Amino acid sequence: MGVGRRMKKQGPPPDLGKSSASKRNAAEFDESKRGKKRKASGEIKLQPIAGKSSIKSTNSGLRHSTKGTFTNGKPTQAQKGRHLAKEPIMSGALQDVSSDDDAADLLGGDVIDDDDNNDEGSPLDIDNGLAGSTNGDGLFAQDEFLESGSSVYDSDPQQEKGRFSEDEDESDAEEKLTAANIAGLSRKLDLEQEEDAAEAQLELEEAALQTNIDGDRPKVLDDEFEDEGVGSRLAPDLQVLRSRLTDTIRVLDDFSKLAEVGRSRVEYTGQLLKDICLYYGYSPYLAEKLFNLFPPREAFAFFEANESARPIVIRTNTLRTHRRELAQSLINRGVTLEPVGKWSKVGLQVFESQVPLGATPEYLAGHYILQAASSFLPVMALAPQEHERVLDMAAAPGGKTTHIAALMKNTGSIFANDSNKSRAKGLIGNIHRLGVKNAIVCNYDAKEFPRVIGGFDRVLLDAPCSGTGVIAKDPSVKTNKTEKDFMQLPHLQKQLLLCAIDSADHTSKTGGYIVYSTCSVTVEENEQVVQYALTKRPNVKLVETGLTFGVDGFVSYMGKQFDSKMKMTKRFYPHAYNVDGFFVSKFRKVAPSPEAKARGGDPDTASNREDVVMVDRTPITTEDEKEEGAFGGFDESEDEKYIEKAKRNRLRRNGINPRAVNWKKPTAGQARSGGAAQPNGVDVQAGSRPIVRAASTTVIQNLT
Ligand SMILES: C[S@@+](CC[C@H](N)C(=O)[O-])C[C@H]1O[C@@H](n2cnc3c(N)ncnc32)[C@H](O)[C@@H]1O
Repeated sequence: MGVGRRMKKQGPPPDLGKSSASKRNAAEFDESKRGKKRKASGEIKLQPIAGKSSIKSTNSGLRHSTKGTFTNGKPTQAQKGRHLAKEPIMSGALQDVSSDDDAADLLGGDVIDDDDNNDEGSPLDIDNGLAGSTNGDGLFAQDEFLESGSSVYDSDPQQEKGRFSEDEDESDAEEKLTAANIAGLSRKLDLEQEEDAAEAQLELEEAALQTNIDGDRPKVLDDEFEDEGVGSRLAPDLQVLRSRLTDTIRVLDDFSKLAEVGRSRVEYTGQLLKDICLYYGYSPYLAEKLFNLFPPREAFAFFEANESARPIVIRTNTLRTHRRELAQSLINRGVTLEPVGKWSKVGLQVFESQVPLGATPEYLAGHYILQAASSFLPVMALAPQEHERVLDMAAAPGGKTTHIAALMKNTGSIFANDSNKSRAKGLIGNIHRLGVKNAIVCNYDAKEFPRVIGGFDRVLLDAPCSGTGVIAKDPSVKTNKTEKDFMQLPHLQKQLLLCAIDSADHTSKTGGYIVYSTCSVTVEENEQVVQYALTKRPNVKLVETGLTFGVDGFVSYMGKQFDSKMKMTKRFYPHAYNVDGFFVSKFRKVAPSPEAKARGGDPDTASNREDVVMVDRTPITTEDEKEEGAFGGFDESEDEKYIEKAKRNRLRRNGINPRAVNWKKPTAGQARSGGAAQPNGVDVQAGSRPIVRAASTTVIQNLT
């Protein structure tokens, strides 16, 4: 299972009719070229000599894995046909099958994951930017990687073009598949074949296990069964348990026909939930919460998908290189990879690697970042434009910040904030490694925005969450999330989302957008948070995310009705797209935020948001306008307020929120001479922590 999911494409499932047709065409096309390719590529022939399939039990459930070994020899006709019918992948290596457990090796000991995580300081988010040894400017000469002479791409330029899109160099499309590529291709396809065989075998065994079927109606609620495992201290028989799981789902799928007489749906569902807890190792609370998101069969697929790792993906850093060049360099180092899917121009899915991906020269030079494919989505939805001002409210370790910077081509500015100081240091590491020059790193509780600074063209809130979308990565979520978490986290998320909205500039000529995302699939952390924001901030509306795949957000859920536009929000599931579970929503701010009702008795804001002050939306006047306003003589007391206003305007023009400034009380002399309060030195205060305003492009607050 692990190998299979790692091999599977990420993104929208292909249209079956179309894809099989196109595969056939590709096969026919390739068949005519095959002899030629062989000659050109040095005639490496590969054949699996043994295909092993095994079914093993683990604490968390059954998994099956496939393994294949290869030797030189002629492929059989059947193998040929199969190989040719599949898309090629790129490889520079022939090595043993990677399994889920190989991920750490692949990443190079330090498991690097710039992805989202729930808990601060979680060991899962430790892409702390090995600011390792680059060659001076951090870039390696491309020649260094191109000279090997092992060209790597399919000789079919059309196919190549389709797979490497706009950001690619056209001339490279001429390159041929190498012997190494054929080897990688062969291995991939054999693995898939073996996986299919193992799956078929598993199904057969499951069918054979269904001995408890009485006629057409499985006896899943047998008393004997009920006592087994759940109540008893004996280790459950996982095969029997799995068999009962599938039987119960069958019954729930076709209840009137398959349910035992006198048994209710509730009884079957209760049994199924118990079995899910036992088989996959979830707490009853979380199992039920996740189960309720789907019809029973789909829930089963979701729980199954959480048992296998998602593919390893790297994002090309287009500030430093192009995807094609990066692919070529890595292939030359023995990495087998292919583009992540048509939906991304920068992602590469890695199948296997002879080198640790977190320590290659290309990694250290910032040519790529290890990043889950689903983490691309919020940034794609945000769609930052060049020269804009962007706020990334919860930014560490910086996977999305650096992606934003790349899309903005290092222009404009990004305020990359995270409340966790040590994670913010990792963020700085990544910013440096990837050559980001337009980011300002800060270390505030994001609830302090927009008091710290506001008026952004776009705001990303990739919120801290429970991580129910990344259980495959962090199985501890199965048991360590409690009801309390699902009250506290949404509460925080709601507060942060209001602050995100208040930090956006509705008058922005290019933007005024806010993206809210989580790596969780629960409704409490997603649709309910969005609904709350829509209610509290009538000055925003939901807009399309622009993402080409994803399941629509819930418009109603367990008796709750949400805004009809909620379907514009998008959900991503591991079982549907082979990506981490994710939620992405996009708002457009259409009017100024209402005055803060901080002390107005709102139960969700009264105690916690009284420190949030709305952005001062007083129009920023020009110098000329100020001059005009100066006509008509001076009245000391009246002028003071204009002078103060002018000073506030000046601060705002410099990107500083005047409300966050510590004003010195004017001395009596200053007051008499029309002088007003002055900002307290160069520091801008937010709470008690200063922002250091440095001359360099990256400004670091309080992080040493
Ligand atoms: C999902 S992770 C962000 C991942 C990041 N966007 C990326 O792509 O690399 C959530 C982050 O929120 C931060 N966080 C939690 N509470 C916060 C708060 N009140 N203010 C700001 N950041 C917070 C955590 O430290 C964590 O780094």
